[in-house]
Amino acid sequence: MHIAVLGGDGIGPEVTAEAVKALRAVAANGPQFEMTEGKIGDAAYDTTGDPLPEATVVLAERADAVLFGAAGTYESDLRPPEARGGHGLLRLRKRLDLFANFRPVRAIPELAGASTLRREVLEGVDLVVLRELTSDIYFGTPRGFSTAGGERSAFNTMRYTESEIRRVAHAGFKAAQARRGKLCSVDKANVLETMQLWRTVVTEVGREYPDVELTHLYVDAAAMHLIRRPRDFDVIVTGNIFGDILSDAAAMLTGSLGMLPSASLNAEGRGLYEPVHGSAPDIAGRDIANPLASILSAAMMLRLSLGKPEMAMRVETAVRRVLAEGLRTADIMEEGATLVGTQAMGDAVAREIARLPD
Ligand SMILES: NC(=O)C1=CN([C@@H]2O[C@H](COP(=O)(O)OP(=O)(O)OC[C@H]3O[C@@H](n4cnc5c(N)ncnc54)[C@H](O)[C@@H]3O)[C@@H](O)[C@H]2O)C=CC1
Ligand SMILES: CC(C)CC(=O)C(=O)O
Ligand SMILES: [Mg+2]
Repeated sequence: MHIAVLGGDGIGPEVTAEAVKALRAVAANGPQFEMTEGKIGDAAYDTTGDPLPEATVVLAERADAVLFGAAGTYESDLRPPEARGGHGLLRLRKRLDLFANFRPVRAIPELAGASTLRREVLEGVDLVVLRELTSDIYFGTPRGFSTAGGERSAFNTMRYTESEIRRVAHAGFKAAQARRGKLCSVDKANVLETMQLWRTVVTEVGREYPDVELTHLYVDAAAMHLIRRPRDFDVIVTGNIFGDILSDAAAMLTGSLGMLPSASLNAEGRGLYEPVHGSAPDIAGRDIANPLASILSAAMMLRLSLGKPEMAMRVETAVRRVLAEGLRTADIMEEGATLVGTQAMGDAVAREIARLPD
């Protein structure tokens, strides 16, 4: 089986290297995964003049799955799209049609002390944010800058087609059926026509899933409820920009943005796996980033794209054991725990994987 490894920028390559370590450890007693590195982001732009070289697209298309780190830096973020590292990732998502981005959020009991939220709010939190990933205001046209009227203005377009909403809604209802049967659709239908269509189509699709309880929330209230009563959520389905924002907020239910993995899937179930966080330039190159989101993304890849659920379970169990031992990177550090760096955390997870039976 062939995995395309795209580390990207900042802490992307650092955390991805630890996920690769976990993949090697979990396959130690059988055939190893074939892994090929490719370029994306600023790292690609600086050497090839393109944040998403065609060779990377070909590599990703041919692989059985893609393991991705992060793309973009503060320096490139304000450039035009064609010179912006993060735009390479947006284009890759579009090229592979990865419209369904699953971001599971599970409160890990071992980490209860690392969150700023109260233990009783966090206990038992187990939800999934399903974010539509290939449309919305991030992709709509027209977009750009203007000097019409004698002053600078800028504009983006929030646009959804019925079929784009329909397919992610189906993914949401199916995910809810496989879990606790509750789907909460998050929109801003009180202000935006795009979101009125969103609510209408999700409601229509819901008639095909009478076994799923469908509710709707406006995104501003959803942000509040997510923090106040996170246990009540099962699957949340929402658009690209709202999902982007809500999932970073939801990450704090686990204790840190460095804990949240994700899977981005297309209609054929092909996937790209990446931590929810970005390239974290503030901590890059210092061996202090938390690699667990990337390692847990590799576990999602084993389960969803490589057909290896037992290997996925071993990786996840190893992560739990390392946390139970008291090892912590700086972002999840708490009193009485042992502070470790990125590589030491990855080594510890690989060691635990090796100790677990195949
Ligand atoms: N998927 C992607 O490739 C994404 C790329 N970006 C890009 O990343 C760059 C930084 O963006 P920010 O808004 O600062 O978001 P960020 O997610 O990179 O960082 C936000 C905060 O969380 C911390 N953090 C993130 N991941 C961590 C980890 N694994 N361990 C410990 N701490 C961690 C960072 O140190 C920072 O304080 C920008 O250029 C942005 O465009 C941002 C989000 C996602
Ligand atoms: C380039 C950004 C849209 C990436 C991001 O923030 C994300 O995917 O969560
Ligand atoms: Mg984001």
